[in-house]
Amino acid sequence: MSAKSHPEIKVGILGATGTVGQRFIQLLASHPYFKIHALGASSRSASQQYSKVTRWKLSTPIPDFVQKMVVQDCRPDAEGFAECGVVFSGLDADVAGDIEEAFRSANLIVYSNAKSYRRDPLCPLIVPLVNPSHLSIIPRQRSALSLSKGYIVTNANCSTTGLVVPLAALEKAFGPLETVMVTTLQAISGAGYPGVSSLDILDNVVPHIGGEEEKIEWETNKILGGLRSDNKEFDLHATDSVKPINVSATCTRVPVIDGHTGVVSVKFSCNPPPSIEAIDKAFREFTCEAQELGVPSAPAQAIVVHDAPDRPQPRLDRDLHNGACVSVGRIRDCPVFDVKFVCLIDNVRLGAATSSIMNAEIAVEKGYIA
Ligand SMILES: NC(=O)C1=CN([C@@H]2O[C@H](COP(=O)(O)OP(=O)(O)OC[C@H]3O[C@@H](n4cnc5c(N)ncnc54)[C@H](OP(=O)(O)O)[C@@H]3O)[C@@H](O)[C@H]2O)C=CC1
Ligand SMILES: N[C@@H](CC(=O)OP(=O)(O)O)C(=O)O
Repeated sequence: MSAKSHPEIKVGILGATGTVGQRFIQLLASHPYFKIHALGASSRSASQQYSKVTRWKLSTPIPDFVQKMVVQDCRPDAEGFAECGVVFSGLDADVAGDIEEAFRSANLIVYSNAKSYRRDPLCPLIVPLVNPSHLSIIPRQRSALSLSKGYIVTNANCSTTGLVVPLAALEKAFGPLETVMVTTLQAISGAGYPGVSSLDILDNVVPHIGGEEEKIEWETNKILGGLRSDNKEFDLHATDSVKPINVSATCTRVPVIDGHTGVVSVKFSCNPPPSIEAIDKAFREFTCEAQELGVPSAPAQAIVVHDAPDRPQPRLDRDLHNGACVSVGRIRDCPVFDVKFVCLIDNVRLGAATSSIMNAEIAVEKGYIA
């Protein structure tokens, strides 16, 4: 069956009024088979019309049919959620853990952006252009929790996502990486709404984002690692023959609205390392399972390599492939490690909502969402 001929699947959105929630609505409003059915947010918004309580920040209007939808409390028994084949979560991380668990316990399927379950040994942490094979732990999660249907899948931190796509291309072509150093320049929208005060960010760079560096350093190895052969445990990029990648991150906030940039240096395990020409080719030729499956949100190109010496740039390149790809440029020799380059991701699309949606599309293809 082609992706477009799937029967309609009703979906819910938790945190529907927020930065990520608005992207979910924009992207799902025209989806070929996911149909927006229920919206949830805090008690501040619940029981009111979506358009009245949302400070909509996207340049396309709120879809007509969403404007008058009534926002629900984020409870699995609130109107509409029980009929949903999948519930997407863009919930504030402070509340996501308990709410998503309540939905899973009610046998609902949750695809989350929040950090709460990324390190859970039963939950896959999936970047759809990299490791959708990790979905195969879902039966183990269900059986461990005695659930017939419900489970939680998470996607990664937005900067981690922009980093691991090019790293996956390098590992696919040249084998395990040894060391990665990344400095990020992260957009304001990454902090949600209203986010960082204008007096803090205008004319400025803030060299600290709480908890961000640890997330990049830890999540990279879960994503680039595998599942052990019994599908019951992640190997966190550590097997008899492969060591975890040493990852060091420095994260900064910059006055950009959307688009996280990463300045990356990599050391390979193989010696001698590949040439810059071979690395450039590996990025350009990288393809992934989401593309092979032909899911609707997969970009035609997972990595766009820029030849101009002053690209990628957030304002010019974040919209490529509808924000579903990673841009890479400035690929060159590194006098300390082996290669350095710059990457760019749309933090609210591939860094958040697009990843959740693409993960769910892949799960539909694999039979984990009916
Ligand atoms: N922004 C980004 O680039 C990325 C964000 N994420 C993650 O996605 C999640 C959402 O982030 P973002 O959209 O930026 O955050 P926002 O602050 O913009 O939105 C938060 C949402 O959570 C809802 N909410 C807050 N408190 C409660 C509560 N007590 N009960 C129910 N709902 C509540 C809000 O509803 P209300 O409007 O009613 O207050 C709102 O819909 C976070 O976990 C974040 O870490 C992940 C990757 C990237
Ligand atoms: N912390 C990220 C966004 C985010 O919410 O990340 P996470 O989902 O890992 O908490 C940023 O500020 O750009």
